[in-house]
Amino acid sequence: MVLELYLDMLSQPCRAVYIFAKKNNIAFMMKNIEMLKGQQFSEDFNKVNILRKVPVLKDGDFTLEESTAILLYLSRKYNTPSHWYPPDMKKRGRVDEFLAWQQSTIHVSCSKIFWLKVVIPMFINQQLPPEKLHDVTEDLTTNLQKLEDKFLRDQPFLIGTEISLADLVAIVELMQCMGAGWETFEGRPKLQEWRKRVEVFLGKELFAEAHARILNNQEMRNMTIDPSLKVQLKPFLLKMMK
Ligand SMILES: N[C@@H](CCC(=O)N[C@@H](CS)C(=O)NCC(=O)O)C(=O)O
Repeated sequence: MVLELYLDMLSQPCRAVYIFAKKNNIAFMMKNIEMLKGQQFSEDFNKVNILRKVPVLKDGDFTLEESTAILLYLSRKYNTPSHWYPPDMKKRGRVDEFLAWQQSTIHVSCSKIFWLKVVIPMFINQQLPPEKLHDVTEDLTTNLQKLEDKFLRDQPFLIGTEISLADLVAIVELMQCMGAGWETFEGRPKLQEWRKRVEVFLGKELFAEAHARILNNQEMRNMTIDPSLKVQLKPFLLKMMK
């Protein structure tokens, strides 16, 4: 039975899973879940994942959520090249450290900036308090600095000389901020060089394909949002704006 991946390419964890599967020639059936159409709330998707989040992997009767768990599952099941998740205990420890760290730092900052600058204006016709955006961009700047100082340092990749899951998970996050019009790499030459190395390794074509929707989001911004979805999400979005 072919592996199924439930993904929305607007989501950074989904892109990490997509790129990893493609780069490693893992055969899968793509199940598109369009969050902006509210498809994560559908009855069908609820049967797959009661958490109503993407990405989700379905391997026969086994269902797995959380992108980092999915990436690790795929790396083990398909015995992907060891640089992704090195067997050396200390290097592996570093990858684990990064995967844990990013969830509460860059993932949060990059998601917030995208929601505030792109998604919320599509749903709510209300001015964003400038101090809110200021706080989020301040956190983002702090987290980018930590990413450089603690993980990248003067190395080619986040945990050393070879690319790992840490780099993949990081790059899709930073591209999310670019999708929100935030010049993530400006004034950060080290990070800029790292981005080029990661992009070249992953393959420029695959990288561009995976990021096409997030970077060329004019079509998305012009989308008509279902009025009932607007009503459903309004309380959550107003809370995010506070
Ligand atoms: N920690 C999870 C994050 C999953 C997540 O928050 N997914 C978002 C997209 S990035 C989602 O499905 N949102 C739909 C919603 O909240 O309604 C992972 O790494 O997979």
